[in-house]
Amino acid sequence: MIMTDTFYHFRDIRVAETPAPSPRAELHRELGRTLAELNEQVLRLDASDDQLRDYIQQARELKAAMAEQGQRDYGTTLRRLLDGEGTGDDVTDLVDFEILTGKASPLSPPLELWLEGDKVKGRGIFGLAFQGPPGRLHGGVIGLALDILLAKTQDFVEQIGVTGTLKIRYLAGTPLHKPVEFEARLIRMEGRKLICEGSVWVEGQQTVAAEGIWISPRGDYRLKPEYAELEAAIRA
Ligand SMILES: CCCCCCCCCCCCCCCC(=O)SCCNC(=O)CCNC(=O)[C@H](O)C(C)(C)COP(=O)(O)OP(=O)(O)OC[C@H]1O[C@@H](n2cnc3c(N)ncnc32)[C@H](O)[C@@H]1OP(=O)(O)O
Repeated sequence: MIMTDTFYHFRDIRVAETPAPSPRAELHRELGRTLAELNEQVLRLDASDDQLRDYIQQARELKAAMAEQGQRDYGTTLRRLLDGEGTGDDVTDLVDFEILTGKASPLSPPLELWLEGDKVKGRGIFGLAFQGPPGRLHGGVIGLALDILLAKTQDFVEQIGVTGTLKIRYLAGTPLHKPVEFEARLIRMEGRKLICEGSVWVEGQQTVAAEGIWISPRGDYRLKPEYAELEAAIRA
């Protein structure tokens, strides 16, 4: 993370290099985690009709109580970060609610991400909520995870773009409830196109291979100066 004394810029947010969470952010994470556990519990819950009615009532009361509190504004946080005027809490606020990886999102396993050498790496244990075939992770969820991983290879480069093409080859089933390892790396850059590849592993066996093309809407991709040594790895 590159920062000034006080401020953060959106382009300088790297995976796993975010500021320490505030006590309030920790509470949001705990709430998200608890709701994720609740979600797992709801799936195929074996309860009587009366118990289910009682749970519905309790859930409605919780939702109504939260609705009274209002929502924090995502747009303002993002604007401050895009202007290079974001606080540490703004950074946490942005990444903690991201899809699948956000530690405060009830929809995250969570998928943990980090940079290692020329790779973006990830690990997550996926529960029943993410099931496709019985006992296996849904292929679309794997696609989402790979989209996230491959997109994060943009941490190594100038420019940020959108997914243009994502090709996925499913080699074997990916089980639920076991650690799933993800990897992504840059292959090459061609002007506004960034070509990258990814893979998914469980207990040393590769279950998925992916290739992606990201397109920068503005300028050409190039390595950030601090990652210049990746040039050799990209060309290899
Ligand atoms: C941006 C700043 C944000 C700041 C604020 C941040 C807010 C926080 C952001 C979080 C971000 C999370 C992102 C999550 C990942 C998504 O989920 S992204 C959503 C899914 N993807 C999309 O919606 C993309 C939809 N498609 C498009 O918008 C446009 O088609 C594209 C991809 C921008 C390309 O349009 P274009 O710029 O007009 O491209 P064009 O000039 O036709 O082609 C340029 C080159 O790219 C190639 N190309 C074009 N399309 C494709 C394609 N689909 N596949 C392969 N190659 C292609 C062309 O062949 C051409 O190649 P060359 O001829 O130069 O060799």
